[in-house]
Amino acid sequence: MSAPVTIPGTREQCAALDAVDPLAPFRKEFTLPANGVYLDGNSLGVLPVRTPEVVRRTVEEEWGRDLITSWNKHGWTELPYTLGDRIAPLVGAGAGEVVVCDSVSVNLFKLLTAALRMRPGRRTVLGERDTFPTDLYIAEGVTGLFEGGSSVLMPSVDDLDAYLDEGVAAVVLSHVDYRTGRLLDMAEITARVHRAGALMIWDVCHSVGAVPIELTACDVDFAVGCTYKYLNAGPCAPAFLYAAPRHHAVAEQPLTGWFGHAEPFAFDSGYRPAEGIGRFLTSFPSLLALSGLRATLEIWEQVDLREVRAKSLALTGLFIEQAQGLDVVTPRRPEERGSQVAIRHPDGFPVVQAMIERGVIGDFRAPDLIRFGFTPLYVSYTEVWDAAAALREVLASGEWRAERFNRRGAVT
Ligand SMILES: Cc1ncc(COP(=O)(O)O)c(C=O)c1O
Ligand SMILES: Nc1c(O)cccc1C(=O)C[C@H](N)C(=O)O
Repeated sequence: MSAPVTIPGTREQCAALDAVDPLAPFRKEFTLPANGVYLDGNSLGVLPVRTPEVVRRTVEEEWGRDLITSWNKHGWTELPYTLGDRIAPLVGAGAGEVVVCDSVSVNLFKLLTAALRMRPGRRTVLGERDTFPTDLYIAEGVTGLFEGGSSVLMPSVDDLDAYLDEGVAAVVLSHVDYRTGRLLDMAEITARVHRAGALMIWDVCHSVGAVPIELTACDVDFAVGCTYKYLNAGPCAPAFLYAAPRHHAVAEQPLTGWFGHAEPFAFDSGYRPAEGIGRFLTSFPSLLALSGLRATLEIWEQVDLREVRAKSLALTGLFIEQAQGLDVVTPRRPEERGSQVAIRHPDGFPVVQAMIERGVIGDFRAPDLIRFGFTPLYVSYTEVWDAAAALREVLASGEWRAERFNRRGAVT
């Protein structure tokens, strides 16, 4: 059950909530736009103030000065594990259950292949048709490698029971949907998938750092997540993966690179997987990118995720209230939504551009969704109030119809 949430009804009430917000002190930890409000932390998190100095130390003092001795002297060798252990509390996992490496897509490739190998009599991977496409593309790629393999797309997770037959080896779902912001019941769905004899893989990209996650308590088999959204580790920062300890000895991932070997520096000719979570590594992740993650995790160690969740629900609730009359596709029930609000509008793209010109940065997802992400560590109630007012004004004035708002770049 979620804690009761107070939704402010006036700008004054927003200011009063900001004044007593237990997360307000974190705002100074982040580099925020001077004139505007950033509501896109669900796509790319902002720069923590401390990150440039941490990265500078890695570059100048570790790489530049201590050179190759840094592998031991500065614990480089251990970073995929130590950083994984620091992410673990954010996803309800224990030490030695999370490792930082590669991208979400690559990690999903490794885990899905391992899952299919663990269910030899079954050859189907199930996913939602409208989930973040890379997950579906990877499922297609992996199942294509197995004789009789197929990736099956359900119209929606609501159809799960109809699709969960004895051919299903694994189900891949996003904990929070990247478009609608719908939050799924991880415990209930995982249990249902297990009852059907399949393995459950969660993509927590849009929930980690925004919603408390309980991978162990929910009995999840595997999970993948990214660090550059709510965690603020930096553009294209390394991803992480979780594997339940019961699978460590049996899961065989296919990208058997030297860092997944039991003894990488024995330089054996044959592959022997490491015991434990280490077997999911392939190569060593970019050291410079790891230092961005190292920096931001120092902040996360001070954060109470229950406070994050309570404020997130209040911010999204406030925005939904203030967007009355618009086609909000995000669930209104608090227990069913993550930390973003999406609004369907046929001219969503120029509307988002007009908002950006006013200093409110959200984004657009084809074909017709306007998306705003609410990151409780650095977004205030007053900013959300003002952003909703700006949206109403942009729509009422029709200013988005100006020709300049229709020029598209490669990334929207
Ligand atoms: C739900 C989800 N899964 C996967 C990805 C892609 O991850 P990567 O680029 O690390 O492969 C993203 C975002 O980019 C995402 O939102
Ligand atoms: N990872 C991204 C990238 O490398 C380029 C552009 C966008 C992204 C994103 O993360 C998009 C994001 N997953 C989304 O929810 O739309």
